[in-house]
Amino acid sequence: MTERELWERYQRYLCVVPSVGFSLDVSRMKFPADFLERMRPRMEEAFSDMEALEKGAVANPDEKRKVGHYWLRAPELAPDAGLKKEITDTVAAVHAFAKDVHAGTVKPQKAPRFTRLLLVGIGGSALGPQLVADALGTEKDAMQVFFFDNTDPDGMDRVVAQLGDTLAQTLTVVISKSGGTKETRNGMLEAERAYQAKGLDFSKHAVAVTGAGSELDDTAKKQGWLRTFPMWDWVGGRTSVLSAVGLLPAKLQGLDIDGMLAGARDMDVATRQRDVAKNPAALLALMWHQAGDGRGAKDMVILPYKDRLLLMSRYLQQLVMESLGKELDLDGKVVNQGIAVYGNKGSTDQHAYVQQLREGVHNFFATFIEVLKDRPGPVFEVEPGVTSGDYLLGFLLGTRRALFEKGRESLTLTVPDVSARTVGALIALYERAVGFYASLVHINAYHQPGVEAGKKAAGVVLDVQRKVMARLGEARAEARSAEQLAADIGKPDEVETVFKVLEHLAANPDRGVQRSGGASPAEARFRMK
Ligand SMILES: O=P(O)(O)OC[C@H]1O[C@H](O)[C@H](O)[C@@H](O)[C@@H]1O
Repeated sequence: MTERELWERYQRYLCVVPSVGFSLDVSRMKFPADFLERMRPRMEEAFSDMEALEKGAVANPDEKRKVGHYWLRAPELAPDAGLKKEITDTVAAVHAFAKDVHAGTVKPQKAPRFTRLLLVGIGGSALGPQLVADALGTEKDAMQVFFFDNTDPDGMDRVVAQLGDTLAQTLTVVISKSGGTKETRNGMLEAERAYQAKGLDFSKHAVAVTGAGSELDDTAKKQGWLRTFPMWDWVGGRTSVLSAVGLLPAKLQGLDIDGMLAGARDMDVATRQRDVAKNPAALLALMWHQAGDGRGAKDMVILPYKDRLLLMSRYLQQLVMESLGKELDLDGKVVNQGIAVYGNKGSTDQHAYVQQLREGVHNFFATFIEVLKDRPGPVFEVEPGVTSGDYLLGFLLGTRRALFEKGRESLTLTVPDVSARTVGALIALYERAVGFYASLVHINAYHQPGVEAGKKAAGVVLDVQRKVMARLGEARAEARSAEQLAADIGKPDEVETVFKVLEHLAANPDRGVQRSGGASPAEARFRMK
Protein backbone atom coordinates (compact mmCIF):
# COMPACT_ATOMS: atom_id res chain seq x y z
CA MET A 1 0.00 0.00 0.00
CA THR A 2 1.33 3.44 -0.91
CA GLU A 3 1.37 6.31 1.56
CA ARG A 4 -1.46 7.90 -0.43
CA GLU A 5 -3.55 4.71 -0.19
CA LEU A 6 -2.91 4.55 3.52
CA TRP A 7 -4.08 8.14 3.89
CA GLU A 8 -7.32 7.18 2.08
CA ARG A 9 -7.72 4.11 4.29
CA TYR A 10 -7.01 6.21 7.37
CA GLN A 11 -9.81 8.63 6.53
CA ARG A 12 -12.22 5.90 5.50
CA TYR A 13 -12.02 3.94 8.75
CA LEU A 14 -11.15 6.62 11.30
CA CYS A 15 -13.51 6.27 14.25
CA VAL A 16 -13.93 9.50 16.18
CA VAL A 17 -15.63 10.11 19.53
CA PRO A 18 -15.93 13.92 19.58
CA SER A 19 -17.28 14.08 23.14
CA VAL A 20 -13.90 12.96 24.52
CA GLY A 21 -11.74 14.06 21.58
CA PHE A 22 -10.80 10.44 21.01
CA SER A 23 -10.06 8.66 17.77
CA LEU A 24 -9.18 5.13 16.74
CA ASP A 25 -7.24 4.51 13.55
CA VAL A 26 -7.39 0.94 12.23
CA SER A 27 -5.82 1.68 8.85
CA ARG A 28 -2.67 -0.28 9.66
CA MET A 29 -4.61 -3.47 10.34
CA LYS A 30 -4.82 -5.80 7.38
CA PHE A 31 -8.49 -6.71 7.43
CA PRO A 32 -10.12 -7.43 4.09
CA ALA A 33 -12.65 -4.99 2.61
CA ASP A 34 -15.64 -7.21 3.43
CA PHE A 35 -14.50 -8.05 6.98
CA LEU A 36 -16.73 -5.69 8.91
CA GLU A 37 -19.75 -6.71 6.87
CA ARG A 38 -18.93 -10.40 7.26
CA MET A 39 -18.64 -10.06 11.02
CA ARG A 40 -21.89 -8.14 11.30
CA PRO A 41 -24.17 -10.98 12.44
CA ARG A 42 -21.70 -12.00 15.17
CA MET A 43 -21.23 -8.43 16.23
CA GLU A 44 -25.01 -8.03 16.43
CA GLU A 45 -25.06 -10.90 18.91
CA ALA A 46 -22.29 -9.24 20.89
CA PHE A 47 -24.37 -6.05 21.02
CA SER A 48 -27.37 -8.01 22.24
CA ASP A 49 -25.30 -9.76 24.93
CA MET A 50 -24.02 -6.37 26.05
CA GLU A 51 -27.49 -4.87 26.10
CA ALA A 52 -28.78 -7.73 28.23
CA LEU A 53 -25.80 -7.32 30.59
CA GLU A 54 -26.44 -3.60 30.97
CA LYS A 55 -30.09 -4.30 31.70
CA GLY A 56 -29.10 -6.50 34.62
CA ALA A 57 -29.03 -10.02 33.16
CA VAL A 58 -26.92 -12.57 35.04
CA ALA A 59 -24.03 -12.13 32.62
CA ASN A 60 -21.60 -14.14 34.75
CA PRO A 61 -23.51 -17.41 34.58
CA ASP A 62 -21.38 -19.75 36.68
CA GLU A 63 -20.98 -17.25 39.52
CA LYS A 64 -24.63 -16.27 39.06
CA ARG A 65 -23.79 -12.58 39.17
CA LYS A 66 -24.90 -9.47 37.43
CA VAL A 67 -22.16 -7.44 35.78
CA GLY A 68 -22.76 -3.80 36.52
CA HIS A 69 -19.61 -1.74 36.03
CA TYR A 70 -21.34 0.38 33.37
CA TRP A 71 -23.89 1.56 35.96
CA LEU A 72 -21.11 3.08 38.05
CA ARG A 73 -20.94 6.03 35.64
CA ALA A 74 -24.60 6.02 34.66
CA PRO A 75 -26.48 5.07 37.84
CA GLU A 76 -29.80 5.78 36.15
CA LEU A 77 -29.19 2.64 34.08
CA ALA A 78 -28.95 0.37 37.12
CA PRO A 79 -31.74 -2.20 37.01
CA ASP A 80 -33.30 -1.13 40.30
CA ALA A 81 -33.60 1.95 42.47
CA GLY A 82 -31.69 0.31 45.34
CA LEU A 83 -28.55 -0.20 43.26
CA LYS A 84 -28.82 3.28 41.81
CA LYS A 85 -28.96 4.75 45.29
CA GLU A 86 -26.00 2.71 46.51
CA ILE A 87 -23.92 3.99 43.60
CA THR A 88 -24.82 7.65 44.01
CA ASP A 89 -24.57 7.49 47.80
CA THR A 90 -21.10 5.98 47.55
CA VAL A 91 -19.82 8.66 45.17
CA ALA A 92 -21.25 11.31 47.50
CA ALA A 93 -19.67 9.59 50.50
CA VAL A 94 -16.28 9.50 48.75
CA HIS A 95 -16.49 13.25 48.06
CA ALA A 96 -17.56 14.04 51.62
CA PHE A 97 -14.95 11.83 53.26
CA ALA A 98 -12.11 13.21 51.11
CA LYS A 99 -13.24 16.73 51.94
CA ASP A 100 -13.11 15.95 55.66
CA VAL A 101 -9.69 14.36 55.29
CA HIS A 102 -8.30 17.31 53.34
CA ALA A 103 -9.79 19.78 55.80
CA GLY A 104 -8.34 17.88 58.75
CA THR A 105 -11.77 17.14 60.20
CA VAL A 106 -10.91 13.47 59.86
CA LYS A 107 -7.38 13.50 61.17
CA PRO A 108 -4.62 11.18 62.29
CA GLN A 109 -3.96 10.24 65.90
CA LYS A 110 -0.90 12.40 66.44
CA ALA A 111 -0.72 14.83 63.51
CA PRO A 112 -2.95 17.67 62.39
CA ARG A 113 -3.66 16.30 58.92
CA PHE A 114 -3.33 13.31 56.61
CA THR A 115 -0.84 14.10 53.85
CA ARG A 116 0.01 10.58 52.63
CA LEU A 117 -2.07 7.69 51.43
CA LEU A 118 -0.97 4.06 51.62
CA LEU A 119 -3.11 1.80 49.48
CA VAL A 120 -3.02 -1.91 50.33
CA GLY A 121 -4.52 -4.13 47.63
CA ILE A 122 -3.66 -6.44 44.74
CA GLY A 123 -4.92 -7.26 41.24
CA GLY A 124 -8.08 -5.34 40.46
CA SER A 125 -7.85 -3.72 43.88
CA ALA A 126 -4.52 -2.07 43.02
CA LEU A 127 -3.90 -1.91 39.27
CA GLY A 128 -6.66 0.60 38.48
CA PRO A 129 -5.76 2.92 41.36
CA GLN A 130 -2.07 2.67 40.37
CA LEU A 131 -2.84 3.57 36.74
CA VAL A 132 -4.97 6.54 37.79
CA ALA A 133 -2.53 7.79 40.43
CA ASP A 134 0.40 7.67 38.03
CA ALA A 135 -1.46 9.06 35.02
CA LEU A 136 -2.99 12.03 36.80
CA GLY A 137 -0.82 12.73 39.82
CA THR A 138 1.17 15.92 40.27
CA GLU A 139 3.44 17.32 42.94
CA LYS A 140 0.57 19.57 44.03
CA ASP A 141 -1.74 16.68 44.97
CA ALA A 142 -3.56 16.85 48.28
CA MET A 143 -2.02 13.54 49.31
CA GLN A 144 0.95 11.58 48.03
CA VAL A 145 0.12 7.95 47.26
CA PHE A 146 2.07 4.78 48.10
CA PHE A 147 1.22 1.14 47.50
CA PHE A 148 1.57 -2.27 49.09
CA ASP A 149 0.53 -4.48 46.16
CA ASN A 150 2.32 -7.70 47.01
CA THR A 151 3.31 -9.92 49.91
CA ASP A 152 7.02 -9.15 49.41
CA PRO A 153 8.37 -8.11 52.82
CA ASP A 154 11.25 -6.14 51.36
CA GLY A 155 8.90 -4.34 48.98
CA MET A 156 6.79 -3.23 51.93
CA ASP A 157 9.86 -2.26 53.99
CA ARG A 158 10.94 0.02 51.17
CA VAL A 159 7.61 1.81 51.19
CA VAL A 160 7.61 2.12 54.98
CA ALA A 161 11.15 3.54 54.83
CA GLN A 162 10.07 6.07 52.21
CA LEU A 163 7.20 7.12 54.44
CA GLY A 164 9.50 7.42 57.44
CA ASP A 165 8.07 9.72 60.10
CA THR A 166 5.30 10.81 57.75
CA LEU A 167 3.62 7.52 58.60
CA ALA A 168 1.99 9.55 61.38
CA GLN A 169 0.27 11.57 58.62
CA THR A 170 -0.56 8.53 56.50
CA LEU A 171 -4.04 7.23 55.88
CA THR A 172 -4.05 3.54 54.95
CA VAL A 173 -6.80 2.33 52.65
CA VAL A 174 -7.09 -1.46 52.54
CA ILE A 175 -8.96 -2.60 49.43
CA SER A 176 -10.24 -6.10 48.82
CA LYS A 177 -13.53 -7.04 47.24
CA SER A 178 -13.51 -10.52 48.74
CA GLY A 179 -11.84 -9.27 51.90
CA GLY A 180 -9.93 -12.55 52.16
CA THR A 181 -7.00 -12.12 49.76
CA LYS A 182 -3.89 -13.24 51.60
CA GLU A 183 -1.45 -10.77 50.07
CA THR A 184 -3.72 -7.91 51.12
CA ARG A 185 -4.30 -9.39 54.57
CA ASN A 186 -0.52 -9.61 54.97
CA GLY A 187 -0.11 -6.04 53.75
CA MET A 188 -2.66 -4.89 56.30
CA LEU A 189 -0.82 -6.69 59.12
CA GLU A 190 2.53 -5.31 57.97
CA ALA A 191 1.05 -1.80 57.87
CA GLU A 192 -0.40 -2.28 61.34
CA ARG A 193 3.01 -3.32 62.62
CA ALA A 194 4.66 -0.26 61.04
CA TYR A 195 2.21 2.07 62.81
CA GLN A 196 2.70 0.21 66.11
CA ALA A 197 6.47 0.56 65.78
CA LYS A 198 5.95 4.32 65.76
CA GLY A 199 3.61 4.21 68.73
CA LEU A 200 0.54 4.74 66.57
CA ASP A 201 -2.82 3.02 66.63
CA PHE A 202 -3.46 1.54 63.17
CA SER A 203 -7.24 1.68 63.49
CA LYS A 204 -7.10 5.46 63.78
CA HIS A 205 -5.42 5.61 60.36
CA ALA A 206 -7.28 2.87 58.52
CA VAL A 207 -10.12 2.74 56.00
CA ALA A 208 -11.50 -0.34 54.23
CA VAL A 209 -13.09 -0.82 50.82
CA THR A 210 -14.67 -4.26 50.77
CA GLY A 211 -17.76 -6.40 50.37
CA ALA A 212 -20.25 -6.35 53.23
CA GLY A 213 -19.66 -9.15 55.74
CA SER A 214 -16.17 -10.04 54.43
CA GLU A 215 -13.25 -10.90 56.70
CA LEU A 216 -11.83 -7.42 56.10
CA ASP A 217 -15.20 -5.83 56.84
CA ASP A 218 -15.30 -7.72 60.15
CA THR A 219 -11.77 -6.66 61.07
CA ALA A 220 -12.54 -3.02 60.28
CA LYS A 221 -15.67 -3.14 62.40
CA LYS A 222 -14.06 -4.96 65.31
CA GLN A 223 -11.08 -2.62 65.43
CA GLY A 224 -13.18 0.50 64.86
CA TRP A 225 -11.47 1.77 61.69
CA LEU A 226 -12.20 5.30 60.50
CA ARG A 227 -14.54 4.23 57.75
CA THR A 228 -15.63 1.44 55.40
CA PHE A 229 -16.72 1.89 51.80
CA PRO A 230 -18.68 -0.76 49.93
CA MET A 231 -17.65 -3.05 47.11
CA TRP A 232 -20.44 -4.94 45.39
CA ASP A 233 -20.55 -8.46 44.02
CA TRP A 234 -21.86 -7.12 40.70
CA VAL A 235 -18.59 -5.28 40.05
CA GLY A 236 -15.64 -7.45 39.05
CA GLY A 237 -12.24 -6.61 40.53
CA ARG A 238 -10.69 -5.82 37.14
CA THR A 239 -13.53 -3.46 36.26
CA SER A 240 -13.76 -1.82 39.68
CA VAL A 241 -11.65 1.28 39.17
CA LEU A 242 -14.72 3.51 38.87
CA SER A 243 -16.26 2.13 42.08
CA ALA A 244 -15.00 3.14 45.54
CA VAL A 245 -11.93 0.99 44.75
CA GLY A 246 -10.55 3.63 42.39
CA LEU A 247 -12.63 6.66 43.24
CA LEU A 248 -11.73 6.83 46.93
CA PRO A 249 -7.94 6.84 46.51
CA ALA A 250 -8.19 9.15 43.50
CA LYS A 251 -10.35 11.67 45.35
CA LEU A 252 -8.11 11.51 48.42
CA GLN A 253 -5.16 12.22 46.14
CA GLY A 254 -7.10 15.26 44.95
CA LEU A 255 -7.95 14.04 41.44
CA ASP A 256 -11.04 14.88 39.43
CA ILE A 257 -13.18 11.78 39.87
CA ASP A 258 -16.24 13.42 38.33
CA GLY A 259 -14.17 14.01 35.20
CA MET A 260 -13.16 10.35 35.15
CA LEU A 261 -16.76 9.23 35.51
CA ALA A 262 -17.87 11.69 32.81
CA GLY A 263 -15.18 10.50 30.39
CA ALA A 264 -16.22 6.89 30.94
CA ARG A 265 -19.85 7.79 30.57
CA ASP A 266 -19.24 9.59 27.28
CA MET A 267 -17.21 6.68 25.95
CA ASP A 268 -20.01 4.32 27.01
CA VAL A 269 -22.49 6.35 24.97
CA ALA A 270 -20.23 6.01 21.92
CA THR A 271 -19.64 2.31 22.44
CA ARG A 272 -23.33 1.45 22.73
CA GLN A 273 -23.91 2.41 19.09
CA ARG A 274 -24.62 -0.52 16.82
CA ASP A 275 -22.96 1.22 13.89
CA VAL A 276 -19.56 -0.46 14.11
CA ALA A 277 -17.82 2.25 12.12
CA LYS A 278 -18.71 4.73 14.86
CA ASN A 279 -18.10 2.40 17.79
CA PRO A 280 -14.43 2.22 18.80
CA ALA A 281 -14.94 -0.67 21.26
CA ALA A 282 -16.63 -2.79 18.60
CA LEU A 283 -13.90 -1.91 16.11
CA LEU A 284 -11.18 -2.78 18.61
CA ALA A 285 -12.75 -6.14 19.42
CA LEU A 286 -13.12 -6.93 15.73
CA MET A 287 -9.52 -5.95 15.03
CA TRP A 288 -8.28 -8.18 17.87
CA HIS A 289 -10.36 -10.96 16.39
CA GLN A 290 -9.01 -10.43 12.91
CA ALA A 291 -5.38 -10.08 14.04
CA GLY A 292 -5.40 -13.21 16.18
CA ASP A 293 -7.77 -15.27 14.08
CA GLY A 294 -10.30 -15.34 16.91
CA ARG A 295 -7.98 -17.52 18.98
CA GLY A 296 -5.44 -15.07 20.35
CA ALA A 297 -2.78 -16.06 17.83
CA LYS A 298 -1.21 -12.61 18.11
CA ASP A 299 -0.14 -10.80 21.27
CA MET A 300 -1.32 -7.27 22.02
CA VAL A 301 1.63 -4.90 22.50
CA ILE A 302 0.56 -1.67 24.18
CA LEU A 303 2.76 1.29 23.31
CA PRO A 304 1.65 4.56 24.86
CA TYR A 305 3.92 7.40 23.78
CA LYS A 306 3.52 9.12 27.13
CA ASP A 307 5.20 8.45 30.45
CA ARG A 308 1.96 9.01 32.32
CA LEU A 309 0.37 6.07 30.55
CA LEU A 310 3.16 3.65 31.38
CA LEU A 311 0.90 1.54 33.59
CA MET A 312 -1.70 1.14 30.87
CA SER A 313 -0.15 -2.14 29.73
CA ARG A 314 -0.11 -3.55 33.25
CA TYR A 315 -3.69 -2.51 33.81
CA LEU A 316 -4.80 -3.95 30.48
CA GLN A 317 -2.86 -7.12 31.13
CA GLN A 318 -5.25 -7.99 33.94
CA LEU A 319 -8.37 -6.65 32.23
CA VAL A 320 -7.72 -8.51 28.99
CA MET A 321 -5.92 -11.65 30.14
CA GLU A 322 -8.04 -12.42 33.19
CA SER A 323 -11.20 -11.76 31.19
CA LEU A 324 -10.29 -13.60 28.01
CA GLY A 325 -7.81 -16.27 29.12
CA LYS A 326 -10.24 -19.14 29.50
CA GLU A 327 -10.04 -22.90 29.10
CA LEU A 328 -13.73 -23.46 28.37
CA ASP A 329 -16.25 -21.64 26.26
CA LEU A 330 -19.84 -20.97 27.34
CA ASP A 331 -20.86 -24.46 26.18
CA GLY A 332 -18.12 -26.13 28.21
CA LYS A 333 -15.97 -26.90 25.17
CA VAL A 334 -12.18 -26.67 25.62
CA VAL A 335 -11.05 -23.59 23.68
CA ASN A 336 -8.03 -22.19 25.62
CA GLN A 337 -8.81 -18.64 24.61
CA GLY A 338 -6.93 -15.45 25.48
CA ILE A 339 -4.82 -12.61 24.16
CA ALA A 340 -1.42 -11.98 25.70
CA VAL A 341 -0.80 -8.34 26.59
CA TYR A 342 2.48 -6.62 27.26
CA GLY A 343 4.11 -3.27 26.71
CA ASN A 344 5.79 -0.36 28.32
CA LYS A 345 6.06 3.02 26.62
CA GLY A 346 7.44 4.76 23.61
CA SER A 347 9.87 5.88 22.57
CA THR A 348 11.73 4.11 25.38
CA ASP A 349 10.83 0.69 23.96
CA GLN A 350 12.41 1.58 20.64
CA HIS A 351 15.71 1.15 22.43
CA ALA A 352 14.67 -2.18 23.89
CA TYR A 353 12.32 -4.64 22.20
CA VAL A 354 11.11 -2.86 19.07
CA GLN A 355 13.98 -4.56 17.22
CA GLN A 356 12.17 -7.87 17.59
CA LEU A 357 8.81 -6.36 16.76
CA ARG A 358 10.14 -5.20 13.42
CA GLU A 359 12.33 -8.11 12.44
CA GLY A 360 11.71 -11.01 14.76
CA VAL A 361 8.97 -13.51 15.37
CA HIS A 362 5.74 -12.16 13.94
CA ASN A 363 3.33 -12.97 16.78
CA PHE A 364 1.84 -9.61 17.79
CA PHE A 365 -0.03 -6.51 16.78
CA ALA A 366 0.83 -3.16 18.30
CA THR A 367 -1.45 -0.55 19.86
CA PHE A 368 0.02 2.92 19.73
CA ILE A 369 -1.45 5.49 22.08
CA GLU A 370 -0.83 9.04 20.94
CA VAL A 371 -1.38 12.03 23.24
CA LEU A 372 -1.68 15.35 21.42
CA LYS A 373 -0.89 17.68 24.30
CA ASP A 374 2.82 17.73 25.11
CA ARG A 375 3.04 19.40 28.50
CA PRO A 376 1.15 21.94 30.58
CA GLY A 377 4.11 24.31 30.73
CA PRO A 378 5.62 26.53 28.02
CA VAL A 379 7.22 25.20 24.85
CA PHE A 380 10.94 24.47 24.86
CA GLU A 381 12.79 23.97 21.60
CA VAL A 382 15.56 21.38 21.56
CA GLU A 383 16.45 22.40 17.99
CA PRO A 384 15.16 25.40 16.06
CA GLY A 385 11.41 24.87 15.67
CA VAL A 386 11.47 21.40 17.24
CA THR A 387 10.46 20.24 20.73
CA SER A 388 10.93 17.00 22.66
CA GLY A 389 7.25 16.37 22.04
CA ASP A 390 7.76 16.68 18.28
CA TYR A 391 10.36 13.96 18.60
CA LEU A 392 7.91 11.81 20.54
CA LEU A 393 5.39 12.04 17.69
CA GLY A 394 8.15 11.51 15.15
CA PHE A 395 9.22 8.32 16.87
CA LEU A 396 5.64 7.08 17.13
CA LEU A 397 4.92 7.61 13.45
CA GLY A 398 8.37 6.38 12.47
CA THR A 399 8.05 3.17 14.43
CA ARG A 400 4.56 2.58 13.12
CA ARG A 401 5.78 2.99 9.56
CA ALA A 402 8.82 0.81 10.11
CA LEU A 403 6.59 -1.95 11.48
CA PHE A 404 4.07 -1.64 8.67
CA GLU A 405 6.81 -1.87 6.04
CA LYS A 406 7.59 -5.31 7.45
CA GLY A 407 3.93 -6.34 7.42
CA ARG A 408 3.40 -5.82 11.16
CA GLU A 409 -0.03 -4.46 12.02
CA SER A 410 -0.95 -1.71 14.45
CA LEU A 411 -3.85 0.22 15.89
CA THR A 412 -3.49 3.87 16.87
CA LEU A 413 -5.52 5.50 19.62
CA THR A 414 -5.35 9.28 19.86
CA VAL A 415 -6.39 11.30 22.89
CA PRO A 416 -6.09 15.05 23.36
CA ASP A 417 -4.30 14.85 26.72
CA VAL A 418 -3.85 12.73 29.82
CA SER A 419 -6.74 14.13 31.84
CA ALA A 420 -9.32 12.61 34.15
CA ARG A 421 -11.76 12.55 31.23
CA THR A 422 -9.47 10.72 28.84
CA VAL A 423 -8.33 8.22 31.46
CA GLY A 424 -11.98 7.47 32.24
CA ALA A 425 -12.71 7.15 28.53
CA LEU A 426 -9.81 4.76 27.90
CA ILE A 427 -10.86 2.58 30.83
CA ALA A 428 -14.43 2.41 29.53
CA LEU A 429 -13.27 1.74 25.98
CA TYR A 430 -11.27 -1.33 26.94
CA GLU A 431 -13.87 -2.65 29.35
CA ARG A 432 -16.41 -2.76 26.57
CA ALA A 433 -14.00 -4.03 23.91
CA VAL A 434 -13.16 -6.96 26.17
CA GLY A 435 -16.85 -7.69 26.69
CA PHE A 436 -17.52 -7.62 22.93
CA TYR A 437 -14.54 -9.82 22.17
CA ALA A 438 -15.67 -12.37 24.75
CA SER A 439 -19.05 -12.55 23.02
CA LEU A 440 -17.36 -12.95 19.63
CA VAL A 441 -15.38 -15.96 20.90
CA HIS A 442 -18.23 -17.23 23.07
CA ILE A 443 -16.61 -17.16 26.51
CA ASN A 444 -17.47 -15.78 29.96
CA ALA A 445 -15.35 -12.65 30.43
CA TYR A 446 -16.44 -12.13 33.99
CA HIS A 447 -15.15 -15.08 35.96
CA GLN A 448 -11.58 -16.24 36.71
CA PRO A 449 -11.71 -19.90 37.69
CA GLY A 450 -8.02 -20.42 36.89
CA VAL A 451 -6.81 -17.99 39.54
CA GLU A 452 -8.09 -20.19 42.34
CA ALA A 453 -5.78 -23.08 41.47
CA GLY A 454 -2.64 -21.10 42.34
CA LYS A 455 -4.16 -19.85 45.60
CA LYS A 456 -5.05 -23.38 46.69
CA ALA A 457 -1.61 -24.66 45.79
CA ALA A 458 -0.02 -21.85 47.86
CA GLY A 459 -2.15 -22.97 50.79
CA VAL A 460 -0.69 -26.48 50.46
CA VAL A 461 2.85 -25.06 50.57
CA LEU A 462 2.17 -23.19 53.80
CA ASP A 463 0.61 -26.29 55.31
CA VAL A 464 3.74 -28.29 54.43
CA GLN A 465 5.87 -25.54 56.02
CA ARG A 466 3.92 -25.62 59.28
CA LYS A 467 4.31 -29.40 59.50
CA VAL A 468 8.02 -29.33 58.64
CA MET A 469 8.68 -26.66 61.26
CA ALA A 470 6.83 -28.69 63.87
CA ARG A 471 8.80 -31.79 62.93
CA LEU A 472 12.14 -29.93 63.08
CA GLY A 473 11.12 -28.68 66.51
CA GLU A 474 10.60 -32.23 67.71
CA ALA A 475 13.80 -33.53 66.12
CA ARG A 476 15.72 -30.56 67.66
CA ALA A 477 19.47 -30.89 67.03
CA GLU A 478 19.18 -33.81 64.66
CA ALA A 479 19.96 -32.76 61.05
CA ARG A 480 17.57 -34.34 58.56
CA SER A 481 17.27 -34.40 54.78
CA ALA A 482 14.30 -33.08 52.83
CA GLU A 483 13.51 -36.69 51.88
CA GLN A 484 13.43 -37.73 55.55
CA LEU A 485 11.36 -34.74 56.61
CA ALA A 486 8.84 -35.29 53.80
CA ALA A 487 8.44 -38.88 54.99
CA ASP A 488 8.25 -37.71 58.64
CA ILE A 489 5.28 -35.44 57.89
CA GLY A 490 3.56 -38.16 55.91
CA LYS A 491 4.00 -36.40 52.57
CA PRO A 492 6.82 -38.27 50.82
CA ASP A 493 5.70 -37.04 47.39
CA GLU A 494 5.91 -33.40 48.49
CA VAL A 495 9.68 -33.69 48.96
CA GLU A 496 10.44 -30.91 46.47
CA THR A 497 8.09 -28.52 48.29
CA VAL A 498 9.68 -29.54 51.59
CA PHE A 499 13.14 -28.81 50.17
CA LYS A 500 12.12 -25.41 48.75
CA VAL A 501 10.49 -24.40 52.03
CA LEU A 502 13.61 -25.44 53.99
CA GLU A 503 15.96 -23.56 51.66
CA HIS A 504 13.86 -20.45 52.12
CA LEU A 505 13.74 -20.78 55.91
CA ALA A 506 17.49 -21.42 56.09
CA ALA A 507 18.24 -18.33 53.97
CA ASN A 508 16.50 -16.17 56.58
CA PRO A 509 18.59 -16.66 59.74
CA ASP A 510 15.99 -15.53 62.27
CA ARG A 511 13.69 -18.37 61.21
CA GLY A 512 15.89 -20.69 63.24
CA VAL A 513 16.60 -23.32 60.57
CA GLN A 514 20.19 -24.25 59.79
CA ARG A 515 21.38 -25.90 56.61
CA SER A 516 24.42 -28.16 56.49
CA GLY A 517 25.68 -30.92 54.19
CA GLY A 518 26.44 -30.54 50.50
CA ALA A 519 25.18 -28.15 47.85
CA SER A 520 22.82 -30.59 46.15
CA PRO A 521 19.27 -31.11 47.37
CA ALA A 522 20.07 -34.74 48.25
CA GLU A 523 23.09 -33.81 50.37
CA ALA A 524 21.43 -30.92 52.20
CA ARG A 525 20.55 -31.45 55.88
CA PHE A 526 18.40 -29.21 58.03
CA ARG A 527 17.92 -28.74 61.76
CA MET A 528 16.70 -26.20 64.27
CA LYS A 529 19.42 -23.90 65.56
O1 LIG B 1 -10.18 -7.48 45.67
P1 LIG B 1 -9.77 -8.84 46.07
O2 LIG B 1 -10.94 -9.69 46.44
O3 LIG B 1 -8.73 -8.81 47.15
O4 LIG B 1 -9.14 -9.53 44.82
C1 LIG B 1 -7.95 -9.15 44.23
C2 LIG B 1 -7.73 -9.98 43.00
O5 LIG B 1 -7.72 -11.32 43.42
C3 LIG B 1 -7.93 -12.39 42.54
O6 LIG B 1 -6.73 -13.00 42.26
C4 LIG B 1 -8.72 -12.12 41.30
O7 LIG B 1 -8.38 -13.00 40.29
C5 LIG B 1 -8.58 -10.71 40.82
O8 LIG B 1 -9.53 -10.47 39.82
C6 LIG B 1 -8.78 -9.76 41.93
O9 LIG B 1 -8.74 -8.45 41.46
